[in-house]
Amino acid sequence: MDAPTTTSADNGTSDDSGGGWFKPRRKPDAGPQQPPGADQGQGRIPGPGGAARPSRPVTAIRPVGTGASRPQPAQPQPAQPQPPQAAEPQPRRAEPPSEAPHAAPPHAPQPHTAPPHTAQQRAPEAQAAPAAPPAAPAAPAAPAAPVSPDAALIRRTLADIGEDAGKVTSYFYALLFTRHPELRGLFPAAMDTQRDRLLKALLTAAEHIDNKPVLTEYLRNLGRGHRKYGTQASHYPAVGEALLGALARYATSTWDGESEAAWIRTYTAISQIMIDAAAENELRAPAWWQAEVVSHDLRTPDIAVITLRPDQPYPFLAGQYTSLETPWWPRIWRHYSFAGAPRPDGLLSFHVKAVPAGWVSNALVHRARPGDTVRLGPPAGSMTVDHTTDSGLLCLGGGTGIAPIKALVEDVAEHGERRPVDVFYGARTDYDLYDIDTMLRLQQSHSWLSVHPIVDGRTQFPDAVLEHGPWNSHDAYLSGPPGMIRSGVDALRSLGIPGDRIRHDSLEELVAAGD
Ligand SMILES: NC(=O)C1=CN([C@@H]2O[C@H](COP(=O)(O)OP(=O)(O)OC[C@H]3O[C@@H](n4cnc5c(N)ncnc54)[C@H](O)[C@@H]3O)[C@@H](O)[C@H]2O)C=CC1
Repeated sequence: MDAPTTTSADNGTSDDSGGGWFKPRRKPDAGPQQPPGADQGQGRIPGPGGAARPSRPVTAIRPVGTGASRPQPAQPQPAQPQPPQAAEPQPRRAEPPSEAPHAAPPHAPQPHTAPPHTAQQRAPEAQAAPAAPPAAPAAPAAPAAPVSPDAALIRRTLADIGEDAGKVTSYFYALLFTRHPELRGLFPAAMDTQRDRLLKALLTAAEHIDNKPVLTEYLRNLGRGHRKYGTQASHYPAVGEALLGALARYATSTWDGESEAAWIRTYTAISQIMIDAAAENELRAPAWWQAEVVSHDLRTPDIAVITLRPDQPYPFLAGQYTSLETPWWPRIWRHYSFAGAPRPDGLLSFHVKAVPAGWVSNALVHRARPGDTVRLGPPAGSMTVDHTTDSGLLCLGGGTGIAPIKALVEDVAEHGERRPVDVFYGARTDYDLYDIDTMLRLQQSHSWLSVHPIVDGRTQFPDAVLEHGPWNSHDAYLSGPPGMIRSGVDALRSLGIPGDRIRHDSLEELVAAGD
């Protein structure tokens, strides 16, 4: 989820009976038409018997949204200015899993379906990144794994909500903003695209609560990434209240005390991981970086290579990406990959393509000029080079997806390694190979590098890789449109390259980036 959420922890006052911050209501909510308003139940801090053992003080929360006599909640008001209606289709690729009003985390997964991350090809999160890049959730739990009682109850609730997911989302935000109007400012002015990201991420995390290793890393990344929105630990109880209120109102067939207790325990555990990760990260990295545009190179009418100078050191790894907010669309963040390995002068480059109705991308391509200032979130992503092996690298970059591939090449060059690197650079026309000169210069400088420009035509990218090879001893990296990644993965798997040697950014991110 990319929207600001909240936080939690035990203040030491709780008893053993509860499961989290919430004290279960006496009975389930009534009908879905009841508006939120007055509190129900008393907020409590989790006791020693709770699922989570919060390590920091937390504000007590109270489940809301279940009282039949409450006034109708005010719907979140889209603030001004109103951005274009269409969502941003193609920022960097991802963000998130993304990029529409990006209040949802880059990796906002789809609830009720797949686990937080479908791209099983991701490598473990890079350990060396000082700023703790948000990792994409990796492989899901084994299908045959036993389901815990809480997970079973969570899934029962989700199944009960079923088709009402949209209503749950609306009601969740109505509750949140009605009861906590001070949180509205943390979200983008226009909530149309963004509004379900926070809830989706929460529901998906809850659904996969049994998959602890993957979920923990996912949530830690979310917690760190939420710092740039201004999320505080004290916000989490408010989100928890709204979550329970919305679930109780729409899971009418199954909601009971057991369900509520399970959700309280689960949300407590989820939020505690996020809070702790944010607190740890706060000790060593800023919540965001200011960065000045120092050059703006319009390579085609809609593609710009933009170079930024961050106001303080920005540690990252080649192959990672960041989130970026412009001054023209506050609180709307988009993901872009670093288009080069870290450089001694600390400058950061990005390739941005302006897409129709893309708020951030159009601002960056057509409005940004040297001297303008943007904000950057922390680095994220694990599509990084494994320098512990000398395997060859097979890299597929489609369109502006060539940006992180160029970074990977520079990374290999800087390590002085002589491992073979093959880059397939796909584009729709010759004209769209906007960075081919750079790639060919790199090829001239490095004998181990082969660059294969592939223009759509006789051979379709990424199938062109099948005409070369063999690749079965290579590590593969893919970057580009989601459809290209999917077909590229299929092609590489058909060649016998195992999934754990195929790396790409989360498809959820890529899809969200196209919102
Ligand atoms: N700017 C950045 O830093 C990054 C951008 N991206 C993503 O890369 C994409 C780049 O978009 P464009 O430059 O407009 O690329 P594009 O749409 O022009 O496509 C680039 C290449 O991929 C192929 N391709 C596109 N869709 C395909 C599909 N469904 N199946 C097989 N091949 C397909 C095309 O034929 C072409 O050869 C965006 O989705 C962007 O979000 C990814 C990583 C970094």
